[in-house]
Amino acid sequence: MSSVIEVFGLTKSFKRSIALNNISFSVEKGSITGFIGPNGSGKTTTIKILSGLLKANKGKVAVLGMNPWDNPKIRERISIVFDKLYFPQLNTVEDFLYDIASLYQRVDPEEIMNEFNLERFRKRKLAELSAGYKQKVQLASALLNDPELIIADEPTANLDPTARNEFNSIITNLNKKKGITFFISSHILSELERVITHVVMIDRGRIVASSSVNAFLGEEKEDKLVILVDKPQEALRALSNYEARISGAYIEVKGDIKSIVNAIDEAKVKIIMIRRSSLDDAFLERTGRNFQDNLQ
Ligand SMILES: Nc1ncnc2c1ncn2[C@@H]1O[C@H](COP(=O)(O)OP(=O)(O)OP(=O)(O)O)[C@@H](O)[C@H]1O
Repeated sequence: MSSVIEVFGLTKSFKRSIALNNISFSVEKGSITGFIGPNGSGKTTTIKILSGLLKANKGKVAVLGMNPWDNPKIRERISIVFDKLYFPQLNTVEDFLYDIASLYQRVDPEEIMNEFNLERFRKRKLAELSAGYKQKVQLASALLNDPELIIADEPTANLDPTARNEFNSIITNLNKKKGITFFISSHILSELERVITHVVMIDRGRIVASSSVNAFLGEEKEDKLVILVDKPQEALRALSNYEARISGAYIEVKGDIKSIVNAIDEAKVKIIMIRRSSLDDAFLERTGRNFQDNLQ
C-alpha cells in the first residue's frame, strides 16, 4: 500500500521546548489513522507542519508526495478540519458552502447539503448552530474540493457523545464510499476506538507506536471493553452471550468490539463511552505511563 503522508526525522523546537523530537511515521492510503497522544505531546505542531502552516527545523515531510511548506497547491487535494469552525459566523450555511465550492468548482454544494442533511439549516447563520452541527458543516465544507486526504485536529473535542458518534460514523462512511484517507488527532483513546484502522501514538514529542490497530493490539481476537451506557441492566441482558459484568457505573465485557456494539445498539441502549482497555494497556507498556493520567 502506498503512503499519503510520510514523515522522517522531523524535529521542531520552540524557544523553550522541543515539541517534536526526531519523529518518523507514515499514513497509508485508504486508512483512517488515529494520531493519539496526551495534551502537549506534539499533535497540533505535527498537523501544522503537515498543513504547511509551520516550518520544521529538521527532517522530511511529504504529503501526497509534496513538501507542504513549498506547495500551497497541496491544499487543493487535501482538507484540514480543526476543533472549531473558524469561519465568519454571520454567514449562512448555504453562503458559506457556496463560497468555498466556487473556489474549486468541483463539487455541487447542493449535493453535499443533501448528503449531510443540512437543507433545513441552509438559511441559518453559522453562529446559531450547535457545536455538533458546526462541525458537520465544517466536515461538509472539507469535501468541496473533493479531497484525497482529510487531516483533522481534535475535530470532536468540543462535541457531546451523541454528536461525536455521529461525526465518527460520517467519517467511516466517507472513508468507505469515497476512499478518503483520514489522519485524525485526539487526546482521548476511547473516542477513536470504533473508527480507526491504524494508529500513530505520540508522547512527549516522540512516536511510541505506529501500525495497524490489529497489529498494535497483537491481533487479539478478544477485546477487553469498558462501556458506559444509559441503561446498564438492559445492556447486560443484550450481552447475555458474552462474559459481561457491571463494575461500578461501567459494564466490563470481553469479545469482538463490533458485535458487542451491534448487540447494544439493537437493544436500543445508548453507548455514552466505550474504551478498549488493551489500547490503554499498550500505551502503558510503551511509555511506562498511564494514558488516562496524562489527560488535563
Ligand atoms: N508556538 C509555540 N511556542 C512555544 N511552544 C509551543 C508552541 N506551540 C506548541 N508549543 C509547545 O510544544 C509542545 C507540543 O504542543 P502541541 O500543541 O503540538 O501539543 P498537542 O499534542 O497538540 O496538545 P493538545 O492536545 O493540548 O493540543 C507543548 O509543550 C507546547 O507547549
